[in-house]
Amino acid sequence: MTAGVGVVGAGAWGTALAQMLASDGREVLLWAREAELVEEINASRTNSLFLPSARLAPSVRATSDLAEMASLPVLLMVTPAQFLASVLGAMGRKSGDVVLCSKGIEAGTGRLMADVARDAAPGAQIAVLSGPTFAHEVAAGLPTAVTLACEGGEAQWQRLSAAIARPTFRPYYSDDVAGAEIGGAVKNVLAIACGVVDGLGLGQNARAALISRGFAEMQRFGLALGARAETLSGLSGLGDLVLTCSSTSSRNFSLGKALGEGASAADVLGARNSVAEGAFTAPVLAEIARNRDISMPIVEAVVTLLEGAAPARDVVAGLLSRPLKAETVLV
Ligand SMILES: NC(=O)c1ccc[n+]([C@@H]2O[C@H](COP(=O)([O-])OP(=O)(O)OC[C@H]3O[C@@H](n4cnc5c(N)ncnc54)[C@H](O)[C@@H]3O)[C@@H](O)[C@H]2O)c1
Ligand SMILES: O=P(O)(O)OC[C@H](O)CO
Repeated sequence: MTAGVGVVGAGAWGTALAQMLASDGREVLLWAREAELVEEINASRTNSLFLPSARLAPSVRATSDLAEMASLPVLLMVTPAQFLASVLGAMGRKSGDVVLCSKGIEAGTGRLMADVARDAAPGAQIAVLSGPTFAHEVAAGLPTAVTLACEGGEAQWQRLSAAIARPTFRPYYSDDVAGAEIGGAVKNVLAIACGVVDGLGLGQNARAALISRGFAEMQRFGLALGARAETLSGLSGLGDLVLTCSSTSSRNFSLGKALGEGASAADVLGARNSVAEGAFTAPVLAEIARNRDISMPIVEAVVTLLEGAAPARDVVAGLLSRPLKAETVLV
């Protein structure tokens, strides 16, 4: 079999993307870290570890051999953000397209995924695929639209849109790589905050207020780091923020809900095999914002809750007692 597109990471999102790409019979190679998962996918067409609802097309083939992925012309990187550097570095990718599908900021370094990829695969051309995309819906073939931000501009877009678009999976072109990344990373943290509001039973008004004021934080942070406003208000920013802040299908939202109900982050995360990226992004995002003097009180509140430093009700009371101010994004 000769696949043109490879998907690296067989969690829920990598599996859903592989299924979507294979839905018209095109061959897709899917790298899984877990040997037993490679066997299961190839034998049973299922992924019981990370996406049990999906049944995979025959043209998806799984492999545990990273070297087999390295030479494919288009690679979708779908590891959790904290493992992008190690997996891409181990692959030894020298050229071709690398499409980043993880949403997060690297703890310890503060690097966005594109910076990680440029260091781990110099010579590759980077793109970011991000937007409102619950994996189980994409795997089921439900209509979905994403931002596909290409650092190689329109020439790369022509290549990648031909490889990635399908009748129910619709990418929109952008060349704002940083903007597409920042929306996806920040919304995960804000989704935790919205889950807390749900867990505390604070109502729909409070949730809408958090989405709006959280979006102001996303814009403040994004604009300071060079993102464009139109990207932040598009699919990869506001679109994904609304999705993730509205449903317990989101792992970040459901983590927040559990925190609001009194659970500890360590207990909730320890009982899962899936990733809630916001828990890793929140501290590093808050640190970058502090260092750059960018006000992000909701993000700071999430960090406090994840640390277990104060009860959820006290953290919310702290947010509500901040001085009254103008409804502006920039301060
Ligand atoms: N699930 C979704 O709906 C969805 C949608 C869009 C984007 N994303 C993003 O995709 C990325 C992957 O999330 P997911 O939902 O596919 O994962 P998941 O939570 O379903 O699965 C966890 C993944 O982590 C991998 N993993 C664990 N330890 C690892 C290690 N040491 N090195 C490398 N990989 C390791 C596992 O192999 C597995 O692929 C995240 O950044 C997430 O934000 C997810
Ligand atoms: O389940 P979450 O919170 O990781 O969100 C999944 C996707 O990022 C939604 O677009």
